[in-house]
Amino acid sequence: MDERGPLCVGIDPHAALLADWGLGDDIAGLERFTRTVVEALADRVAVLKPQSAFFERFGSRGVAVLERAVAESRDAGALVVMDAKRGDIGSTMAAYADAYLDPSSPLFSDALTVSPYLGFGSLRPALDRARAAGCGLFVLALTSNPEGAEVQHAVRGGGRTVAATVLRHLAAENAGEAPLGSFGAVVGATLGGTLNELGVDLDMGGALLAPGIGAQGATAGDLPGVFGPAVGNVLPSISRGVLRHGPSPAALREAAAREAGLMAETVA
Ligand SMILES: O=C(O)c1cc(=O)[nH]c(=O)n1[C@@H]1O[C@H](COP(=O)(O)O)[C@@H](O)[C@H]1O
Repeated sequence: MDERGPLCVGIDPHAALLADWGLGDDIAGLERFTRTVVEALADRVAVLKPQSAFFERFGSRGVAVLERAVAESRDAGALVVMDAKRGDIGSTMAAYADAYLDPSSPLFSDALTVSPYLGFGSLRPALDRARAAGCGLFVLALTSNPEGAEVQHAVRGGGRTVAATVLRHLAAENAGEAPLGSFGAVVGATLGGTLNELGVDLDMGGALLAPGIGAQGATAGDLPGVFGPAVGNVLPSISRGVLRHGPSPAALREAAAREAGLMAETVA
């Protein structure tokens, strides 16, 4: 982020975007779309975040496109956050961690999005494997979608919200690491100024992945109001807001540079 600017661009090959780019909603379209984004951006944006679902829907050939995108993005110097939002228990969680956080796996990524809503402790195999491999996790805390509130804002016995509990667990995992530990949180940029009421401490020693900018309505200007003093640890994330400028690689680069500039002004 220091070298390339604080921006994560999501690789989300929606059917509607494939159509806008003049591509078929098929494996050839997926491949062309993904290669265009990687070739245009992987040598300049800090982080690329492929959304696994858009590749999985094409079966094994879609996953093969995802594997190549991860490897080529990392080779070009971008960090890759695999957005697969995995969450399960025990040995199953361990198998997910092996898929994304074991350096010998074809989908090995710099970080993985995971869901703590089977209990934070269910993430232990992923926390351990990430630590061993020198990569990280982004744990869903306060998601950008309005439906998340019924779980994440719920108040537990003792008065702490569920989201605040997740962030406290993350603070414990990051303890002693400087300047930031490997375990970040996902906190939507769409949340407005509600965080104080939820009793959450965003200063938990990890990066804050902030989706919701662009298509979901948030802007760079919203970040200081949402994140307050923690804004310097925010990694803002945009998918459609950049991708809609394709298929021209130059236009994608321009859009990413514009967004990275706006983010740098607000999160600096
Ligand atoms: O983990 C995520 O990245 C994520 C968490 C969240 O709370 N909200 C959210 O929108 N996302 C992802 O971020 C991307 C947002 O895409 P755009 O709305 O097109 O920018 C999608 O891939 C979502 O799955």
